[in-house]
This record gives sequence, C-alpha cells and structure tokens, in this order.
Amino acid sequence: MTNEIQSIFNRIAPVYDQLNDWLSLGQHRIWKEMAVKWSAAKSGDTALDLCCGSGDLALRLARRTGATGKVYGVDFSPNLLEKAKERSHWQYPQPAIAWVEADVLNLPFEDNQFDAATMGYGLRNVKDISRSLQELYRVLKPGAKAAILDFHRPSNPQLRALQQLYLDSFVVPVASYLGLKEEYAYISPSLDRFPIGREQIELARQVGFAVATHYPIVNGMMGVLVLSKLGVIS
Ligand SMILES: C/C(=C\Cc1cc(O)c2ccccc2c1O)CCC[C@H](C)CCC[C@H](C)CCCC(C)C
Ligand SMILES: C[S@@+](CC[C@H](N)C(=O)[O-])C[C@H]1O[C@@H](n2cnc3c(N)ncnc32)[C@H](O)[C@@H]1O
Repeated sequence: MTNEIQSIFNRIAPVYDQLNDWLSLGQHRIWKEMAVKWSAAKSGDTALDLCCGSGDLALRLARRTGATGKVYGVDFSPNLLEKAKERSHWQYPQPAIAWVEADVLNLPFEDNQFDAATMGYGLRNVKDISRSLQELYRVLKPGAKAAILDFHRPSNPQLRALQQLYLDSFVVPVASYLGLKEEYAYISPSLDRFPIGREQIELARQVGFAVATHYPIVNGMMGVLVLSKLGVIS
C-alpha cells in the first residue's frame, strides 16, 4: 500500500532534480559530495545509499567505488527509482549500481554487508528514525562508516528565521508554480519535528554506533551525521 510520504515523492519525481538545482542554487551537489567523502567509501567497496531517490548520491558513491566496487541504491518511490535508472543508463562507463525498491525500515540485506553508506534527505522522512538507524547499523560491516545528510535547524535565531523565510517565501512559491505547493510545504513541518544534531547523536548511540558526530554545514541550515560501527576492517 502506498503511504503519504511515498505519494509525495512519486508526485515530485518529474521535477525533483531540476528543483533541487534551482532552489539550492546548485549547492546541494557540494553538500552531497561532502557526505560521500565523509562516508569514506573507496575503490572496490560495496556501498549503500539509503533513500536514494533519483540517484544523486548513489551515482557519486559509484564514482568512488569504481568498476571493482558495487553500490546499492534503496528507495520506496518507484517513480524516483525510474529516474535513477534512466540517469545511470546514460552514464559512461556504466556505473555498477543495483536499484532496489524497498522500505529502508526493513532492508532486504544480510547483516554486515556494506563497507560504507550514505543517506541524503531521507532520515527526516522515515516514519521511525531509530528503526532506520538500527537497520543501517545491522547491514554495515564492523569498521564501516555512514554519512547522513539532511536539513538542520540553526541554533542562531536569525539564521533560523532566514531559513524559514527562504522556505516559505521562495521554495514553496516556486514549487506552487509547478503545482507542487503541498509537497514542498511539507519540508517545513518535517524540519520542525526533526531531532537536532545532538539528539541524532543520542539516537545513533542507542542503536549501537560507537562513534557519532554531527557536522553542521551551510551555517547550521544543513547537517551531516557521521557514524562508525566499531570493529576491525578485514
Ligand atoms: C536536495 C535538497 C532537498 C531535498 C528534498 C528533501 C525533502 O525532504 C523534500 C520534501 C518534499 C519535497 C521536496 C523535498 C526535497 O527536494 C536540498 C536543497 C533544496 C531545498 C529546497 C533548498 C533549501 C535551501 C536552504 C533553506 C538553505 C539555503 C541556502 C542557500 C541556497 C545557500
Ligand atoms: C528528499 S528525497 C532524497 C533523495 C536523494 N537521496 C537525494 O538526496 O536527492 C527522500 C527520499 O526518501 C525516500 N524514502 C522516505 N522514506 C522511505 C522509506 N521508509 N523507505 C525507502 N525510501 C524512503 C523517498 O521515496 C524519497 O525518494
């Protein structure tokens, strides 16, 4: 059965990439590249991109893991996955990516499979953040790292007000013009209830991550949670 979040992302799929470029003034590419770097994915790795959407992070990961590595992109929106497949089809050389339609709260993978993982703008959207971190922990190999990029609320009240103004007075009106007002208006309340950096760290520790650090970026308007599963890398 399709849930509300799935429907939102299925509806925005046709314009998703273009709007990300316009609304972030192209900056989302830099933020995603930072997440890929912090995941420490390297050549030959088996890497995972959770909530992969149209595949931006998975394609970036695949550039790092190379021809000897493999990337798995997981998402539950068939329309965004279709976009991801289309994009990877046109790349040369063909990236080694498997696109998997699944719920990240129930990953279809064995324990201890992945050398590195990323998640971009997914954690704020899942129904159960702890469960999602637990699943991520389960499938990572001991010694592996994950980098989770998402919006963040700046602690400075002026910057928070500026972020809110940008969302209400620029992002939502632009999306409205394309008939996607409700879909983009959803970002603001989802950010209001999203745990801030130190709360994310606490949730990650509770599921077993021994090392968890949150890096605010874009003056705290975005953040990257970097997690390590302790153990020896074989
Ligand atoms: C790639 C980005 C967001 C992805 C994204 C996440 C969601 O949860 C959504 C939910 C519903 C609809 C769409 C999305 C969605 O696209 C980040 C960039 C896009 C943002 C809309 C831009 C927001 C900019 C910030 C407030 C900070 C502005 C800084 C400035 C541009 C330097
Ligand atoms: C804002 S998009 C991010 C897409 C991509 N990672 C990026 O950075 O552009 C959020 C994605 O999370 C996916 N998603 C949300 N909850 C999910 C879940 N429980 N299981 C799988 N995918 C989920 C949505 O379908 C959507 O593609």
